[in-house]
Amino acid sequence: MTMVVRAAGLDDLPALDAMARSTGGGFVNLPPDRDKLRDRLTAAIAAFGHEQGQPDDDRFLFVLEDGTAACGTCQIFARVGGNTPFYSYRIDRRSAWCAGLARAIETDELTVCTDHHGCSEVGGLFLRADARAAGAGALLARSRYLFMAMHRARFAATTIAELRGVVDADGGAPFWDGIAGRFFGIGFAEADAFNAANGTHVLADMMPRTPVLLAMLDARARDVVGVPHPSGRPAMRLLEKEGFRHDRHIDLFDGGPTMTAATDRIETLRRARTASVCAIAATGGAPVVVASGRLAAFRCCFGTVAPHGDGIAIDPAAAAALGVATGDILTYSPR
Ligand SMILES: CC(C)(COP(=O)(O)OP(=O)(O)OC[C@H]1O[C@@H](n2cnc3c(N)ncnc32)[C@H](O)[C@@H]1OP(=O)(O)O)[C@@H](O)C(=O)NCCC(=O)NCCSC(=O)CCC(=O)O
Repeated sequence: MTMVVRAAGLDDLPALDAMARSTGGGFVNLPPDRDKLRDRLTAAIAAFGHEQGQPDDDRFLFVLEDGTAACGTCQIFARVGGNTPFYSYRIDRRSAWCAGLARAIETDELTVCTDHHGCSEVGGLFLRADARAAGAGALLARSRYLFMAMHRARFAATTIAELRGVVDADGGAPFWDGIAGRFFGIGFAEADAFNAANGTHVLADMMPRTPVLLAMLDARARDVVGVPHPSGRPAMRLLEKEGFRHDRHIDLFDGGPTMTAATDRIETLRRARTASVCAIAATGGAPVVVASGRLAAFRCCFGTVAPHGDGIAIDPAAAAALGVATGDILTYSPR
């Protein structure tokens, strides 16, 4: 059965709920709470229903299915920070030459900022454990960049992704303990639950605005600045392959890296081509990630295409998975 990524609907709630409960917590975009997930699905259905062409507060939610229930999911936020500030720590380096010591003095400072206000964001990437390591994670992740290519006016000039920072086996986070925990007087697990219920901006609004010198942090906190949680390494690798880079911004609470890319430079999007289906037949052509349909009708899978007539030929399995016929328009990018 060909795996397909498609727009999520309310029927996906039980499968999403099961996935959210298996994450082990800490996934802000996939809360293990059926009511919140229903709200997210409702918001996504509304976003897929909007025809307007500007970046907006739309949150698109997709699922991957392998013929039965959904076994993976991912999201795109058209714009972050719409009606609440979107905070990060920016790492600023100051350097000075000290002639007396004949050496450069360098200090790194963390400053609370809203530099990424208005960017698009990809997130909520999750694949059921039994479906991992078979390319499905890449299909999920990359389907979003084809969706963005197909609805380009809906997205901003810069796209970000936030990776979870280092969290101990007991639910504590060394970065939280080193800074925010000292002010709020609660542990990271409690803060995480508070953020899930109230949004991260509530605590972020109360973070001290004085720059924090990295050299003043204890080593446990300093060592995890910009370091992803070990389980986030495959997601980080997928982002790096698309050209995302860690650009000096980290999460206020767990110190995890924020990755950024110029939207038009995201590899899958940059290399995307559009053509009409002229034949459905064994192509012997190039392996691609290929998508069809606008908004709620979006579908995406792996397949092969080859030039044919005024357009392309696509292999029958991919054509069936996408539900396309000759004359339909496809967007595809090299696999
Ligand atoms: C993220 C996914 C969906 C990725 O799926 P898979 O694990 O099947 O992917 P994969 O094909 O096995 O691996 C993807 C790439 O990472 C490489 N890779 C695997 N393990 C690695 C490791 N420990 N260190 C470095 N690279 C590693 C693989 O070789 C491959 O690269 P090559 O192709 O070069 O060989 C999954 O791991 C998952 O559900 N993880 C748990 C949830 C999670 O952490 N989600 C990310 C949250 S962060 C988020 O959502 C924002 C980011 C985003 O939305 O994109």
